[in-house]
Amino acid sequence: MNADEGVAPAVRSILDAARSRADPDGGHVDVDPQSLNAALSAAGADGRVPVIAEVKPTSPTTKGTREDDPVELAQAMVDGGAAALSVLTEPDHFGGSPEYLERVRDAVDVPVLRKDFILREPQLDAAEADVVLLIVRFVDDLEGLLAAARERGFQVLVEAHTEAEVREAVAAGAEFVGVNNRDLAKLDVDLGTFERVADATADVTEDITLIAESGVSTPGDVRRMRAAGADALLIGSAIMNYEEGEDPAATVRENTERLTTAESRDADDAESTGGDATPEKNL
Ligand SMILES: O=C(O)c1ccccc1NCC(=O)[C@H](O)[C@H](O)COP(=O)(O)O
Repeated sequence: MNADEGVAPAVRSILDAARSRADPDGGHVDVDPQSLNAALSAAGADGRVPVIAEVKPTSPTTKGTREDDPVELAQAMVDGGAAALSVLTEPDHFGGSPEYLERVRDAVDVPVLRKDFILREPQLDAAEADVVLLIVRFVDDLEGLLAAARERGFQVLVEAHTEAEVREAVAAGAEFVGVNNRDLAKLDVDLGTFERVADATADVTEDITLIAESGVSTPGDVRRMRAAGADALLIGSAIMNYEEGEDPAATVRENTERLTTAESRDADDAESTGGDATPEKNL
């Protein structure tokens, strides 16, 4: 499918920007990554929900831009129990930068995911990270780009939106697959997407680390995604959610804590929108 077909104008604009952005000219990066699976397992063993917390200054669905120091926010996320971090490096629609990511990675002791819209091999070299994201819908040669990323030392989170894309990711050799609850046509989030796609692809994801992405904002949502088979969750907006006048780092730490402890809370939590039964994890 043509990557631009049927996507929201904001997504088309993100893709146009990625196509026209100059490639980095510093040669191939050579990464010595921290294991994402080990970090997610350690969180689980410690009684925390394995959460990848996202430093997300803005987005097409967010009002305004957070100007706060990404390193302080990232440290607050780790203090709140995040197993790993995700840092947006897309500059034009998400307010990110490769420099932010490298500063964050130097400052924390958990794996850091580079969240961007990587379309071609040279774009892998914009920053060192423990994990990079590849989005099935937007990549022409998934197998080739996966291999190029691994040659540089990266672990790769392959993002899917549909059952067919999860199957494509697994066939290409993905070890980490994210199912994004955000629909690319309308940019709405629907947690039912992860539930449906995880259920329909259970035959091929047994050995995969399956990550629920987007739209998780309450402890009930966390339990719902875990009950549907999520080994880990990628959460941005709900963690970056603070008001003017609040201490950003303190609020980010509290938000992270609330979500990473969701499974140890009373299952009758009024916010719960689903059950609290967590199936066996494959981590
Ligand atoms: O977040 C957006 O507005 C967005 C719009 C268009 C394409 C992608 C977008 N988000 C990327 C992501 O996948 C999320 O940042 C990530 O999963 C966290 O989601 P959330 O917890 O809902 O902030």
